[in-house]
Amino acid sequence: MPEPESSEHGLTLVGIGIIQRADQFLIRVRPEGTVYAGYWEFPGGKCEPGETPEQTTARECLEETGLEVAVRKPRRVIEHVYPHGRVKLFFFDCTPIDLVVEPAAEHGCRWVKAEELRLYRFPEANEVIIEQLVAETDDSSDRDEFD
Ligand SMILES: Nc1nc2c([nH]c(=O)n2[C@@H]2O[C@H](COP(=O)(O)OP(=O)(O)OP(=O)(O)O)[C@@H](O)[C@H]2O)c(=O)[nH]1
Repeated sequence: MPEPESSEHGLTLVGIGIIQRADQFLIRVRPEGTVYAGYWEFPGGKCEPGETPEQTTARECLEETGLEVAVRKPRRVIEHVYPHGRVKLFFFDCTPIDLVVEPAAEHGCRWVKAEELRLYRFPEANEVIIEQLVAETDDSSDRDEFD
């Protein structure tokens, strides 16, 4: 299958990493001067020409958190229309290569549990992903009760 171009018919392609360590996920606050400044997000960004969404995800996670990640598996693709444009968001489940290294303070990152994600303000396209992460956590704690 041909790789997607970095922009398809006015659609901006974005690679996003859902970085999980134990039962926590890494989120960061969007910096001043960007769209949705002050909102929280999963690390990621726009695909550069010739780059696959997986490659974008690994590159952006490193740039935005300082962590090298393994991009493990595609989770979901969501298309969304924002006032600033149409985006196609490729979400990937990722894990840090080094489980001990912490993001530097200047990256504005935080590790949070799935249910805590609901307490943060994310761009609206993230809602379905957050509910999926919460549901998966609930499922696994249900299972634990019967183990
Ligand atoms: N990184 C990231 N972007 C998201 C998320 N959810 C979501 O809707 N987006 C949208 O995806 C797009 C990503 O653009 P970006 O501005 O972060 O990309 P970038 O880092 O390459 O920005 P740049 O233009 O400064 O180089 C934005 O429209 C943003 O609103 C998310 O969880 N993480």
